[in-house]
Formats: sequence, structure tokens, C-alpha cells
Amino acid sequence: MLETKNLGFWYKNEDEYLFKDVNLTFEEGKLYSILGKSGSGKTTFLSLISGLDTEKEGEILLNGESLKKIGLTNYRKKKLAIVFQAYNLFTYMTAFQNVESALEISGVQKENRKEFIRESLKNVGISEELQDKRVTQLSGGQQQRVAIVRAMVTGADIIVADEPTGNLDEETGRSIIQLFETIAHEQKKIVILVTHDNDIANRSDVVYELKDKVFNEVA
Ligand SMILES: Nc1ncnc2c1ncn2[C@@H]1O[C@H](COP(=O)(O)OP(=O)(O)OP(=O)(O)O)[C@@H](O)[C@H]1O
Repeated sequence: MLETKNLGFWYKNEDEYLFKDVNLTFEEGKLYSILGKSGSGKTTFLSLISGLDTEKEGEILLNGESLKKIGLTNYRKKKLAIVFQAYNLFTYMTAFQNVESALEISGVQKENRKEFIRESLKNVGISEELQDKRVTQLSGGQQQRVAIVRAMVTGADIIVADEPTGNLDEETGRSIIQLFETIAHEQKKIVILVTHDNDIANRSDVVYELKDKVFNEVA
């Protein structure tokens, strides 16, 4: 379980805080959405729970241990994977190579590595033929699937995604959300999405809305 304890953050000075005293929990096996207006601080919150920035007040705990104690670099490398709106794949590589590079960078050892990558990509609908194409030749939805596999293969427990369907049409977006649902429900990961989209929020198990500097669970 990931939890925030009295989390507070501001950029310039305390009077202009984005949020304060935030106490939220994120459990394995559930899909979470963070909703809020543009500029409310959603991405900032995601940066904190991703260990990309550090809190001004309070702390973030993974299974009772603070991220500071785990070490932010260690946390980002071993526990967490990030999926971006713009996919952030290596554009000069094939889909297969993108996933392979993630395993290499994270130092994860896999038996039958090639087979494992092939199967992981096939499971999300990327055929062998597509796997061997440069990612720039794939559609947005296909690239986002590759990005999700890339995030998953390293064995992260927490998957965070900032507007992962922002560049996709509605139907493709829906299929990507379905994939995140499967990852949460079947692989028992903590999946946290930041979104503007109420439809995505409706598909989530839990929705936290950031409004007027306060997070509330939306029923
Ligand atoms: N590095 C920074 N330094 C100073 N202010 C920042 C910085 N990053 C973001 N902000 C400000 O903090 C506020 C929250 O930004 P953030 O990107 O977290 O909002 P958001 O809810 O994700 O918005 P959007 O939905 O438009 O992406 C905004 O007013 C933004 O201008």
C-alpha cells in the first residue's frame, strides 16, 4: 500500500500551497484516478508519489516505509513505472527493442528474454510484425501499448500515468484504460492515473478529486 501522510507542497512560498494535509491511500489491485482542473496540481502530486520531486511537508510511505528511507532513486528504479501522455519511447528503435532496453536499463534478468518480450507485447495486441517496426510507424494507441508493456516488464508494483489517453481518440483511449484495469485487477498492481476525463474516472475503482487545494474521494 502506498499512502500519503499529511502531505503538503508549494513551489514558491507556503502561502501559495497547492495542497496540504493530504492523507490518501492507494492499494494493490485497484485502479485510481486523480481528477482536477488544469493547474490544480495533479501532475505535481504525481511527481511526488513518483519520487521525482520531494514533499515540503509530511511523507509518502510504501508498505509503511517512507520513500526517503527506501531512497528515491531505488524507489523509481525498482518499485515504480511511469507512462506518459506522449509515450516517450525511443523513436529510433523498434517496439521490441524499446521493451528490451527497459529490461537492460533496469537490470532485470529474465530467462528466455526474447520469448518473454514477444509474449508480453502479443498479450496487448502487438503482433510480431508490429514488434519489429520502428515505433514511429505504429499508431498512437499501439505506441501507448508498447509504453505500457515497457513500464510493466520491469516488475514495478506501482504504475502511474499522466493523461495516458490524452493523445488518443475515444475508442482507443477506452481500450488503453481497459488495459490499465487488467493490470490493476489481474496483476494486482497499484495503478494511478491523472486525467481530465470523467469517463476514465467512471471506470476507476477509486477517484480522488483535487479541488480548492483539497483532495476528496468522489463517491
Ligand atoms: N516547476 C514549477 N515551478 C513553479 N510553479 C510550477 C512548477 N510546475 C508547476 N507549477 C505551477 O503549479 C500549479 C500546478 O501545476 P500542475 O502541472 O501540477 O497542475 P495540473 O493539475 O497537472 O495541470 P494540467 O491539468 O494543466 O496538467 C500550476 O499553477 C503551475 O503553473
